[in-house]
Amino acid sequence: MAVFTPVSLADLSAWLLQFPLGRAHAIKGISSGIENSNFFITTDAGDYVLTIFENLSFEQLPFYLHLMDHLAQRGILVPAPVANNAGQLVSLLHGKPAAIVSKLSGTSQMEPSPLHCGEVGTMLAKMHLAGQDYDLQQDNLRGLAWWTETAPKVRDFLSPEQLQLLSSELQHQQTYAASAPYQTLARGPIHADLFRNNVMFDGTRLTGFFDFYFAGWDTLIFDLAVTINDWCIHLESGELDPARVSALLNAYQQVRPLSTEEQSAWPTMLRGAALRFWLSRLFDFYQPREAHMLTPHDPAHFERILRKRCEQ
Ligand SMILES: Nc1ncnc2c1ncn2[C@@H]1O[C@H](COP(=O)(O)OP(=O)(O)O)[C@@H](O)[C@H]1O
Ligand SMILES: N[C@@H](CCOP(=O)(O)O)C(=O)O
Repeated sequence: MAVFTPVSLADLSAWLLQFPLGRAHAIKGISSGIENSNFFITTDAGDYVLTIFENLSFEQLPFYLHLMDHLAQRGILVPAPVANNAGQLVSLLHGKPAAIVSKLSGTSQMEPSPLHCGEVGTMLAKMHLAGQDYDLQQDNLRGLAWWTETAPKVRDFLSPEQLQLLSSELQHQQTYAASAPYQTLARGPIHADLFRNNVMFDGTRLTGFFDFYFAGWDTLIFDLAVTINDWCIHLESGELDPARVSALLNAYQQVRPLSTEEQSAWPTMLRGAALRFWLSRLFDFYQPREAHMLTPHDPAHFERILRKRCEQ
């Protein structure tokens, strides 16, 4: 759990004067995030979520906030950013960029059934289509370039077997990314972190995708692989659950059928999606940032998933 930058009700009250939301009544730190400082806030105008960005710069933020705005306008269920009185979606709080977005109803479904997975597949495909005419460009900042740059920073902490896995998988992903078939894959703005904890449900009704702060342009099939590697697995073993995989993939393809190239890329994408989170978890585990409350995610989970996807 993490709140990296504390904000008091007095701090919020002063800062909120620039928003058309009336007075601040309450602020409560949210402990479950690991990237940013998040708070539920209550104002005269209702309940919202305040995020202080710990790693992203002022220049990078319009990409994410305008993307959420763009998707919301096209009927995709995502939080809507609130502009301040000057029309800005981002402004400084305690010297860091901060934004307010609408609060989604519901809770995260941490034990999804095929029904939940079908809902996610449908909304993900609709989101991929709705993103096609988004005109801001930013690479996936946790893509292959980041994997390549981060691997040397965690090497010293790994066993010989782990080092071998990391090196060979990185090599496999680099070779594939340099190949002709890779260039044909459909691209667009992707969520890139669509885990169970980043989707809200009310019963089996999906109420929204959130936490877009890893979004960037990348292959759509990579986004699907990230999603399946979390939603459709048995968490203890990392094994894929065929019923949930079919539900999510079928629902996705009802809206956006996969191309032949995407189908061929699938095993490599599942491996790349596992590598991405193994690396970020290793990095957070061995190079932790300061936080007032922090529980790092377990890197062994994605190491296990990567090994399983390589065996398959
Ligand atoms: N727009 C939102 N509506 C409702 N709850 C939200 C919203 N944004 C964040 N939350 C809550 O805050 C928690 C942490 O947010 P998250 O974006 O995952 O943090 P981080 O980016 O730091 O990992 C979520 O698990 C969720 O409970
Ligand atoms: N989903 C990632 C971590 C990113 O944290 P989030 O709370 O912003 O989703 C992981 O599980 O490693």
